[in-house]
Amino acid sequence: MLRLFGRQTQALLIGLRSLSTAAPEFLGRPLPSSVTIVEVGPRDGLQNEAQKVPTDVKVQLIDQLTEAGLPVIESTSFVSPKWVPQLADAADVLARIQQRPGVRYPVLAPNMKGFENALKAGAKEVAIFTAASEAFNRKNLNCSVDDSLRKFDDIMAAAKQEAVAVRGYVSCVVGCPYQGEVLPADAARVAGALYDMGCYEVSMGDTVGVGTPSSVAAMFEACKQRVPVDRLAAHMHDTYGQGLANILASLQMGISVVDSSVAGLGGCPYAKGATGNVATEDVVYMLTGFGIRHGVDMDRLLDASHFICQALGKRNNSRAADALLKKRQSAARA
Ligand SMILES: CC(C)(COP(=O)([O-])OP(=O)([O-])OC[C@H]1O[C@@H](n2cnc3c(N)ncnc32)[C@H](O)[C@@H]1OP(=O)([O-])[O-])[C@@H](O)C(=O)NCCC(=O)NCCSC(=O)C[C@@](C)(O)CC(=O)[O-]
Repeated sequence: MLRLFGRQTQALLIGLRSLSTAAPEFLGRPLPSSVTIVEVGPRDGLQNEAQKVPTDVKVQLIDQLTEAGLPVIESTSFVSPKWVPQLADAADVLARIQQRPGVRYPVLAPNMKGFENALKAGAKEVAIFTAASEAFNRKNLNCSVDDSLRKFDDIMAAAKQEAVAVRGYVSCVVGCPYQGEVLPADAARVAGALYDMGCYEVSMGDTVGVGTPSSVAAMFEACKQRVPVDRLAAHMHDTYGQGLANILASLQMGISVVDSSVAGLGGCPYAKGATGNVATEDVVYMLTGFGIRHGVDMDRLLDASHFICQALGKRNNSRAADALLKKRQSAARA
């Protein structure tokens, strides 16, 4: 059954590919020929779950995402369990997943305590995070943006010594649930600060999903003045249904790293009402349509997507997964 469906998915995706030209472009503007997808579902998705998700489920999810060919899987967070109890099992998760050579499994670390715990648990890569909005940063990290940047100095120094790669996140890059509109210059200032301190990549987060292709393009235009475009990533939540459109706008701006979450899991505990990231399945479907290389096996990704929705008792927030899983069911019945 799986095989039959596999061939059908393959045929559908090959059909999509044949619609695209050799060098990916859209309306005469070039698109990147390959995109790195950073899967954030196990961290960004599960940090926001109301129910307690068993460690076994988290480990199985990450292993299935590895099987699906995701090159980067953000696996958990070494934050205070008082602030984010859902990820209190971070060390266990990291110890138990099957890490495949060549795949990266970054974890979030907000401060030295988190960094040291991550290191003890065997993390090879961490992500630090701050915001373009003062109000949001105080809720999320309990300090001002500049204080958070100062606190990262210690992490950067220790990471250099331990040869640990550090990714940076900027939240609320176009809008903030507490402050409203965020100026492109503010997002660019913080992105530049993270890049200057040594982050190998800076992921720009539309935390509450209020951005549109127009505001996202303006934000990246400003960021490109401070950070090389190949060091910027798009992290788009889908609260207002703009996630995929915002990613297309980002690709047109030259961005070639996209964060996404299997089954569109997630939200942010400090941004009430925000929904999950744009779904990985929807991103894979769109990239395939453009003929952009991504290295993800859609069939295996659907296995992971189906698994986590069943485990959480949730409907699938990916439109592509929903449609393809329905086809899978029909194929099984036929
Ligand atoms: C940064 C703090 C810790 C400051 O929180 P604080 O309360 O100001 O910290 P503190 O230094 O005063 O410590 C308070 C207690 O927490 C402990 N503690 C302190 N640090 C740690 C740690 N790392 N691991 C474990 N324990 C820790 C510390 O030991 C102490 O314990 P006590 O003495 O009371 O028993 C807190 O604000 C925190 O953990 N915040 C994390 C919030 C978070 O995880 N938010 C979600 C992730 S960001 C996000 O989702 C956005 C993103 C990245 O996806 C992009 C986007 O979409 O925008």
